[in-house]
Amino acid sequence: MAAGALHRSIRTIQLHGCSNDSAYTMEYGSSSLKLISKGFTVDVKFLIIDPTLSTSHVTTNFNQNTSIESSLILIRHGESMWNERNLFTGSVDVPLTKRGIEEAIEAGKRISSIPVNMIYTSALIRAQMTAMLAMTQHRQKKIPIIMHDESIQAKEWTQIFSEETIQQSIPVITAWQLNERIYGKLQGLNKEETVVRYGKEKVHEWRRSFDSPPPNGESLEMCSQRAVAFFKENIEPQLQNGRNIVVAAHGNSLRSIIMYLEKLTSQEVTNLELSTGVPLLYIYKHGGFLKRGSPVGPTEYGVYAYTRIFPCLSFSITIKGKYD
Ligand SMILES: O=C(O)[C@@H](CO)OP(=O)(O)O
Repeated sequence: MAAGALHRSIRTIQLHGCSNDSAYTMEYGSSSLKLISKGFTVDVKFLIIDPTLSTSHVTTNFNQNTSIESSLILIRHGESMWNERNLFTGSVDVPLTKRGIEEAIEAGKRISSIPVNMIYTSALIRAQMTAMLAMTQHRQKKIPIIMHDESIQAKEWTQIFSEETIQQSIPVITAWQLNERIYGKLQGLNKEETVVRYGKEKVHEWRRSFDSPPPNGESLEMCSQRAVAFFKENIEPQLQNGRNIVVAAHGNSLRSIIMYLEKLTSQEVTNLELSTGVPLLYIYKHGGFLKRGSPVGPTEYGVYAYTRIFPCLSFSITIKGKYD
């Protein structure tokens, strides 16, 4: 029988499949799968084998009452046109460079095998471009669609009237709370020239300290108040429900979220640097976050969510009995 073929008889349903087969509708998280075909729905718990997961495989036994696991992927946007020119950017809405576009596509390849249920981006184009370009590489082949709920009209105008099409899409939520921290009067200034003018120490304090805001701008602490509050109120409940989430955002909004995830102190977070376009993978389990993947290199912070080989999701179940 071909992988993914669905065989039914009057009293028996046999399912054999592999996750890259699309013979029937499948919704899968990190540890469960919902098969939807005409007349019946089957929930299956499964074993997912991802060779890049450094320690244990993500395992859920069908008969065990285990807690939910889900994936959280954080991506700092690819190189922007002001990153390239070494300008303080903050809230200024600057697009990606060609290199940034390539980084976003590479990020997409690295996460192409990790199922994604929802995407969150900031309201800024560099994060949105990154998320969308990354998703062009995804094996799930679902379409990321921005949810416009800024007004009643916007909601109405963007409605989708096909359940099947909805199933084939990934909702993308944009949130200003995930924006880069406001750099105030530094926005548009060259970073090197700012060091010459204000001194290395002062500029480092503005850029990396937890609680010293740049002139008229937000400190990391202020940025964290909105970014982490949004994360706790909106993203964490999705993870608790077993949904796999991608967050495409910015150096400092992500630093503040990582500080929360990894319980870093205000001193530890000063050393946290994020590269453009490198995805970071966390597994949410038992209410905590575990870093996964392999380090990209000695200078790279965090984890490298590169799944070279498509994780082999295999299952074989037989259900006996009548179904409608
Ligand atoms: O300019 C900015 O908005 C940020 C991120 O690019 O810079 P920094 O790394 O100095 O916080």
